[in-house]
Amino acid sequence: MSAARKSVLVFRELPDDQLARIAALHDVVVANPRKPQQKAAFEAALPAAQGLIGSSYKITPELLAAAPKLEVISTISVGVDNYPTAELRKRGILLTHTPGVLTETTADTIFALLMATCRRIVELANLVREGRWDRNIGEDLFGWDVHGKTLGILGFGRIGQAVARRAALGFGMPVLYHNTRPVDVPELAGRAIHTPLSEVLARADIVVATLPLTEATRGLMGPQEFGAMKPGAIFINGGRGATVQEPALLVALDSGRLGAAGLDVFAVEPLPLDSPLRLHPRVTALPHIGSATHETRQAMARLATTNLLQALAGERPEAVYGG
Ligand SMILES: NC(=O)C1=CN([C@@H]2O[C@H](COP(=O)(O)OP(=O)(O)OC[C@H]3O[C@@H](n4cnc5c(N)ncnc54)[C@H](OP(=O)(O)O)[C@@H]3O)[C@@H](O)[C@H]2O)C=CC1
Ligand SMILES: O=CC(=O)O
Repeated sequence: MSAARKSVLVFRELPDDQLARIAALHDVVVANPRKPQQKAAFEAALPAAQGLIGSSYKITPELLAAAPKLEVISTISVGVDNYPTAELRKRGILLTHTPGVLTETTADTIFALLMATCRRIVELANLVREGRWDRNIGEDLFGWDVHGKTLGILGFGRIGQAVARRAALGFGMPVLYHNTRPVDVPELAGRAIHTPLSEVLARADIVVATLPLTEATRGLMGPQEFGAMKPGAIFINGGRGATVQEPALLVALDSGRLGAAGLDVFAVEPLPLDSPLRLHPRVTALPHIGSATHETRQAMARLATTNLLQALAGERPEAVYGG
């Protein structure tokens, strides 16, 4: 006997092959609430929904109250800051996510951003593109070396460690990391040292944040922390925007305390047009593209779909958040 079909609400576009896997077993509504013309369909589908799959939308306790049959939310992301985890636990709703499959790609992006920021790649490529390359560039447009510099990493999980491997093994960079606990990474033995935050900030030439957004990390980088960084240091954020107090980052840039910043994530996304970070001459800003390659987004969609189908079948999903 085939299992009963359930109701699935897809709240962000899924590749066709993954949508087909779900539709073969369950009844599917696709409605992206971030698109104003689809919001009503999203809300109308909530009361029947037993599974939700998507990303980049804040799921609130009020929204959960409108979805009393919900069994699982499968987010197509590793970060879970858009979800009320305590309320989900209270309601017995599983939350699954996509760790691992995006780690190396996100580390590639973060390292590319680090290189681009230190070597002023975007600014200087624009100089050529705009026909302003009319002489050999001088000291005013020189960048900063990357190889051999001391790298500080805030949040030494999957992505932080992948950044550290690139830095320590590829660029000869000593790594100091701030994390809840020391982590044993055999290939980085002696090259990545668990270090108190204040010391990481005081000693690192380049600081990379790969932190999740939690109550403990919200606003972690504020005036004191930026003020404690080495004069001229570089700050890169590839974790979540709200772990940084953006006004404090701007003060640090404008006062010359920081040399430059490279940011893939922002407190508000998409970055508002009037954000001073958008046009700041010493900020390299990306539109949250850590995992945005064809291969990795496909792998994330596949894992998120597998997680959803396993949960709806009463099986233990491959990647349960917190489990
Ligand atoms: N820019 C982008 O496109 C992307 C951004 N991300 C972001 O990167 C984050 C990290 O992903 P990933 O590496 O896979 O996650 P992990 O859970 O593997 O790593 C997070 C690390 O941060 C540590 N940590 C948590 N809270 C604190 C704290 N208060 N102080 C110090 N360390 C802390 C964790 O320690 P412990 O394990 O002990 O809690 C863990 O080691 C995601 O949560 C997401 O927000 C992810 C993918 C792409
Ligand atoms: O920001 C991306 C994620 O997967 O989390």
